[in-house]
Amino acid sequence: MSEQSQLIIFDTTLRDGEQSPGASMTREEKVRIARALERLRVDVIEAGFPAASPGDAAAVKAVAETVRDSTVCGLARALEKDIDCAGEALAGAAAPRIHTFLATSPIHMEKKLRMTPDQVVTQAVHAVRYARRYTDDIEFSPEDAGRSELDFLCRVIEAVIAAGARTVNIPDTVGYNVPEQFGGLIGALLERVPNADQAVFSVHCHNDLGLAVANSLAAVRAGARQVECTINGLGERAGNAALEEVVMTVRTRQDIFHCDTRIDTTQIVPCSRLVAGITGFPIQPNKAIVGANAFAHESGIHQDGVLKHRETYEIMRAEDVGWTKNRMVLGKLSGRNAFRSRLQELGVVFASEEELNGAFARFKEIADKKHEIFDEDLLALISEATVDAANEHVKLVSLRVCSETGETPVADVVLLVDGEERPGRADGGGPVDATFRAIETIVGSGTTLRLYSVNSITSGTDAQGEVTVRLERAGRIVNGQGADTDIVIASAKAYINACNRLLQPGQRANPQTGDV
Ligand SMILES: CC(=O)SCCNC(=O)CCNC(=O)[C@H](O)C(C)(C)COP(=O)(O)OP(=O)(O)OC[C@H]1O[C@@H](n2cnc3c(N)ncnc32)[C@H](O)[C@@H]1OP(=O)(O)O
Ligand SMILES: CC(C)C(=O)C(=O)O
Ligand SMILES: [Mg+2]
Repeated sequence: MSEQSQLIIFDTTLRDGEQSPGASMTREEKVRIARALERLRVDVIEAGFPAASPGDAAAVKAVAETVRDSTVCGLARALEKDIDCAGEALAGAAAPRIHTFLATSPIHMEKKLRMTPDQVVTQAVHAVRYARRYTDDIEFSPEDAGRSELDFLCRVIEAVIAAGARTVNIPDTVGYNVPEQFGGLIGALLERVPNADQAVFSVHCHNDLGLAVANSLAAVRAGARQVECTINGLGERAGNAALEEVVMTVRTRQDIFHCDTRIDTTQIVPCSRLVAGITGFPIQPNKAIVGANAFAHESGIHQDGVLKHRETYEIMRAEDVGWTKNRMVLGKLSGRNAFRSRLQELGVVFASEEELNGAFARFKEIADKKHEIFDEDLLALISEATVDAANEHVKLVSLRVCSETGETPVADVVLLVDGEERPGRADGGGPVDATFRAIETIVGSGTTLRLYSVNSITSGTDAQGEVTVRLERAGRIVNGQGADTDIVIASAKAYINACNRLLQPGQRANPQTGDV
């Protein structure tokens, strides 16, 4: 692929994705996702905003020291102190990039930054020059470019390129643009900025009007060579452009886009599952590419067509994006090798034998309760077995719930709290409510339940239920997940998982979206 025909994929799941309220990740979770992104072969991984907190700086550092085949990027305001934080966090990266930004729209300059346009140009140029002490790979974003005045935008961009920015990223920060307009903006910038040929033009679109992917693709048609996107379209407010949709559109419609990416598309579904599991943002069944129904056919005429000739109703092959078929059936008689190999195919690589053994023990427990273990079950148990295992202060020992018609449900729970067994009992509006109250009699977290969702991981009455709870305490939001064939037990595990996260103040990477 020539440089011109390669579309650079810049993944910001770990930075903008983490800005979704409730999607905050620990350092270990960021490293796991970064490894999956590296296997996906994304060109650039934006790992976080190091100046945001010591936790996020540590997470960016850990990602920088782990990833070898992708560029690792850190975001920084156009301030020396933010750039220093990013530069230090990225010191161990094989290929570090500093991404600095400053808003250029009249509303942001006047009302938020309280700066004049001249001051903005000066500060943007200074930030780019200053960042070059750490790396030559500097990206600059004129924030809210989608609502900026074209002449001023051209002026800022020309100045930052002259100062050494190698990538200029045009964000539609508030998702206000429509495709024709946004493509037109990119075309105009490429034509009017005199030194445009000395930088890669990139786009970063938000989905407030559901147009993030369409706007990004319109920009590619107009000459943008990098797209910033996130797995499952995660991101601030309504999210960012979904990586899987951008990548599969350019791959499927090369007749239109005349470019391609380096992405190993078979890693898309495993990566999507991993991000959904860690963040607790489930994937809607009808989501393009990665939704459970994306390649499912139920109506007779479609089934008939697909059986006769697949392309009658399918424009992509499910296996090309990582959906697997004809796989080995895993059950209670399966061994460690089949387990490890199936997980490898799903993109999960164990860091140690100990991690493998923990997950395998949990697999056997589920296999005793369930006839067939599906990929989704495996991914759920991996999230459970590896996430925060070292930091579990509270563990579920036993749970008994009495629920009968006309009676108030009562839950008896025993928890292991820092090594000591403690019982709790409560009644409630339903079995789950009683269980949560019983847990609260022991942990006394004083939180408010903000979200409770149950998903059946696979079909059938012996399917595992995957529960996500979101708890809030004094402005801090955390997610917890739990999976079990019994949904009340899954709910208890999810609640306890969230409590464990609340109990570790220093753990979360991003204080804006999670713990302090
Ligand atoms: C469009 C985007 O996605 S931008 C990225 C958004 N992500 C985040 O904000 C997450 C991380 N943020 C944080 O942790 C915090 O906001 C911090 C650490 C960056 C700053 O915290 P604080 O110092 O307490 O400032 P606070 O958040 O209250 O306000 C932001 C300040 O940065 C200024 N600012 C905003 N953008 C920029 C910029 N690109 N360059 C320089 N200054 C900026 C604001 O004008 C404001 O300045 P003021 O305090 O003089 O009014
Ligand atoms: C920091 C920038 C690129 C951003 O996230 C936005 O403008 O949406
Ligand atoms: Mg953004």
